[in-house]
Amino acid sequence: MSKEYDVAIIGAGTAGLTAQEEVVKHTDNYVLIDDGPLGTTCARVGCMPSKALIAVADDFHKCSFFDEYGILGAKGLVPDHKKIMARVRSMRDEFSGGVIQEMSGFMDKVIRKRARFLDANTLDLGDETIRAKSIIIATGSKPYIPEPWLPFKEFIIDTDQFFELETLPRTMAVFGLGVIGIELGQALHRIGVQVTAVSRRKTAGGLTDPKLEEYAFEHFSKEMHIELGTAEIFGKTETGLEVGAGSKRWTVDRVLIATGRRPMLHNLNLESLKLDMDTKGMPVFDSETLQIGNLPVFLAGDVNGLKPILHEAADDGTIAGYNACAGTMARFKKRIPLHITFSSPDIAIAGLSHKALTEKGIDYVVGEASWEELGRARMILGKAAGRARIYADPQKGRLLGAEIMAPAGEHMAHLLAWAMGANLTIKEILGMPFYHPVPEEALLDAFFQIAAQITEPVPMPILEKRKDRPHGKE
Ligand SMILES: Cc1cc2nc3c(=O)[nH]c(=O)nc-3n(C[C@H](O)[C@H](O)[C@H](O)COP(=O)(O)OP(=O)(O)OC[C@H]3O[C@@H](n4cnc5c(N)ncnc54)[C@H](O)[C@@H]3O)c2cc1C
Ligand SMILES: NC(=O)c1ccc[n+]([C@@H]2O[C@H](COP(=O)([O-])OP(=O)(O)OC[C@H]3O[C@@H](n4cnc5c(N)ncnc54)[C@H](O)[C@@H]3O)[C@@H](O)[C@H]2O)c1
Repeated sequence: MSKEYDVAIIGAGTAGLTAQEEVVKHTDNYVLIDDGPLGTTCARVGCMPSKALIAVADDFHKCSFFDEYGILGAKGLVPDHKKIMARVRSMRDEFSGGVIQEMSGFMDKVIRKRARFLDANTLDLGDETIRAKSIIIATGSKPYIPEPWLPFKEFIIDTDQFFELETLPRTMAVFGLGVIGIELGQALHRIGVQVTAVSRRKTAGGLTDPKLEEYAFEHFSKEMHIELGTAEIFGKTETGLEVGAGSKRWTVDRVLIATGRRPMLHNLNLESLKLDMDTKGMPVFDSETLQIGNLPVFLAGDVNGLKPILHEAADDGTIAGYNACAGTMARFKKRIPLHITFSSPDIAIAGLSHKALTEKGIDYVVGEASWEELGRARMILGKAAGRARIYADPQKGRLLGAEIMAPAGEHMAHLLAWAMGANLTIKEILGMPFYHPVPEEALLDAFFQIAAQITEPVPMPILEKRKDRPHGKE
C-alpha cells in the first residue's frame, strides 16, 4: 500500500522550503523529498559563496589604486588562493549549515530519495511509491555542459564544483559573459587568475539595451581579457586544454562553464503525465498560479525557468504551497522585476528590460545617466564609470524599467524598482530629496531628461507652493 499525503514537495531548495512553510499552515500531512545535498543551491554553490569570493576580490583590487592614493607598499600584497577558497568554503558551510539547522524542526517529513512521476498523484521513490493530492516540483536548475565538451570534463568546472577547489588554476577560460561569467570571471581576474572570458556578443551580466551592452562590454574588456565568439574546445595539449573563440586559440589549465543553467525536469519522468509542452520543451503552466495544465501539479523556483533568482524562487514556493492546499487556484501578482549582477560596477535591471519593452511594443521615453563625471565617484578610483538608461511612459513619466551599470547600482536598482512599485510619476520622483554628493545624484540627469520629453508638463524647479498656508501666514 502506498502512503497517502495531502502534499508532496520535490526539492528542498529555496522554493521547496518556502512551499513547506506555506503548506504546514494548512496540513501536517506532507512530505519533502530530496536526494541531493541539503542546504539549498543559493547557500551551497550559488548566491552566498559567490558573493564571499567577490567581496575578497573587490577588496584586493583596491590595492591597485593605493600608490595613487599615497598609500605605499601594496605591491607586496599577495592573494593566497588556498586560504581564500578555504574561507569561502567555511562561510558557505555556515550559510548552508544554517539552512539545515532550520530544517531540523521537520526532518521527520524529509525523505532522502529521488522522485519520479508515475502519474499526477503518484511518485516512485525507488523502493517505495507514495501518493499525494497535490505535488510541487521545486527541483531547481543545473549547469549545462554541451555534449561535445563532456570528454574534457577533467578540465571543466561548473559552479557545482567550483567552490570545492582547494586552490585556483593559474589560467582559466570563462565561457559565457552572462551573470555567472562576469561575477566569477571578474573576481578570479582580480585575485590574480589569468582569465580569458568568451562572449558570443558584446554584452555583459544580463543587460539587454544595446547601448548599455556595448558600453559594459567595452568597460569590462579594459579590465580583463575577453574574446568575442562562440566558445569552443579543441582538445588536450601537453600543457592543458586548447580552447578558442572566433579565429583565436589558446591553452588553459581549466574552463569555467557559465553558458547558462537548465531546469531540472529531465529526471522526473514527466512523460508519464502526457503534458502539453511549449516550444522550449517546458511543460505549459500558468505563471500566476504555477499549476501545470489542469493537474494538481505545480512548478516552483528555477525549475519553471521564469526568473531563476532567489527571491522569485521563494515567492514561487509560497504561491505553489498555497495553491497546492487551497480548493481553488488563487492568482498572485508578481513583484516588480529586479535583477542584480554583483560585478563591479554592479549591473542591474529594474522593472521592464529594454528587451521586454521592445517585445511587448510598449511606447517609452528614455533618460540617460552617467557616473563618469560624478564628483563623488571620481574621488574613489575605479568608481567613476557607469551608465543607466531609464524608460518611462511618455505621458506622466511613470517609470517602466531601467537598465543600469553603476557604482552602488545594487542600491539604486532597488530605489528605481520601489519607485515603479509605488507607481510614482516623474514629477513625484523629482520631488524627493537627493543628497549631495551621492551616486543617486547621477539619476537626476535621467529624470530631468524624461521630464522634458513627456506630454504632461513638469514645472521646474519642482518645489511646490503650499496651498494650506499661503503668503507668509503662520
Ligand atoms: C553561482 C550562482 C550564483 C547565484 N547568485 C544569486 C544571487 O546573488 N542572487 C539571487 O537572487 N540568485 C542567485 N542565484 C540563483 C539562485 O541560487 C537560485 O535562483 C535559487 O537557488 C533557486 O532555488 P530553487 O529552490 O529553485 O532550486 P534549488 O535550491 O537548486 O533546489 C532544488 C532541489 O531539488 C533537488 N532535486 C532535484 N531533482 C530532484 C528529484 N528528482 N527528486 C528529489 N529531489 C530533487 C535538488 O537536490 C535540490 O536540493 C545564483 C545561482 C548560482 C548558480
Ligand atoms: N546575481 C545573481 O542574481 C545571479 C548570479 C549568478 C547566477 N544567477 C542565476 O544563474 C543563472 C545562470 O547564469 P549563467 O551566467 O550561467 O547564464 P546566463 O544566461 O546569464 O549567461 C550565459 C551567457 O553565455 C553565453 N553563451 C552561451 N553559450 C556560449 C558559448 N558557447 N560561447 C560563448 N558564450 C556563450 C550566452 O549568450 C549568455 O550571454 C542566471 O539565469 C541567473 O538567474 C544569478
